[in-house]
Amino acid sequence: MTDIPCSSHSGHSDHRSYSSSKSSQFPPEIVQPVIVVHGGGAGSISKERSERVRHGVTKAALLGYHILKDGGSAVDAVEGAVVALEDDPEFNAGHGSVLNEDGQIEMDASIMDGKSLNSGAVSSIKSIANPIKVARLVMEKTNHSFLTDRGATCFAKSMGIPIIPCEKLVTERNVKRLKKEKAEKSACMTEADKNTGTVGAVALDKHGNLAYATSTGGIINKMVGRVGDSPCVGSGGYADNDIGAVSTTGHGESIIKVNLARLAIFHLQQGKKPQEAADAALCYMKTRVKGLGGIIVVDKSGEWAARWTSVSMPWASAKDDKLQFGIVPGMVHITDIGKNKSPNPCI
Ligand SMILES: COC(=O)C[C@H](N)C(=O)O
Repeated sequence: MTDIPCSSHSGHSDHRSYSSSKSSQFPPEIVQPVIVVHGGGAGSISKERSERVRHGVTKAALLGYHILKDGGSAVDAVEGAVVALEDDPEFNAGHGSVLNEDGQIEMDASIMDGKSLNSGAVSSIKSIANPIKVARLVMEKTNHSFLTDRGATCFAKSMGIPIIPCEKLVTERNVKRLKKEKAEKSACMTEADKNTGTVGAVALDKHGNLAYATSTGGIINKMVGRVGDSPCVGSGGYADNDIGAVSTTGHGESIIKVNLARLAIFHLQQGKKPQEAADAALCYMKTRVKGLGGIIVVDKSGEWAARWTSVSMPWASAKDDKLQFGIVPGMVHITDIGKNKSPNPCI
């Protein structure tokens, strides 16, 4: 691997207590669960929309956190959080996915279990409300790790996943956005404005297991059949109990070039803290291929970070009964989760 030009940390791990060499076969008895979610690297988000986005990411983080607190696995938690975000039309995944050049929705998703390194992915899938559920089924019920298009849909159907009319996932906002994008021929929309709202989650469960899930409608006005980074393990995410878990967002073609998630994991493995690892990976993508994006990461000790080079990236985390969220640099809101088990943040 080449040197990272912007890296400011030498990467030695001896001073960090969580860098012990315990393998995944000997996870700690009980660890404090952690979940971090993102709602996609994006351009500027209006005040009115930020309220809805805040609600969406905090609700998803709380939902995932309660799964973990109740003894659910990291895979259960990231799937649950991503399903909530796919169901929320504010985000570019599931209901609310952006439209391709033909005005159709084609979605990509992937999930990974850090204990076994098993993963599952789907690409160019249509007529399914929750692609992440199909990705998990690919991981757990097939001998494969990636199904696409018609095969993925047939498999989903065979697993009892409802097939719905494609139009059900299309929102008026996305019809307007495609029209605008086509009319202006990209003149007014920056890359960051076009790539918005992909969703993802990373989690550490009570037994020290890590997982990630990422789901997206891709980029507006994309070619029919275009597959981005989100379903590609190593680009859209990665999870390894011995190191950490990462979910990414941003310009897919750039993310694929640098294998952004695996690059962040590499830095963690070399002893960097989550924030340093995320920054080093994002910095490399920015300087090497001029790509912008965002990363959420949790390491095996439960230390986490949410970092981005796009203008904004809605994120939320839950750990030690504290809920945190932010959208733009410097903005961090912290509240107590308390004893109320309802996944409604009401903050
Ligand atoms: C924020 O937008 C995205 O993350 C888009 C996604 N990475 C893709 O290229 O498909």
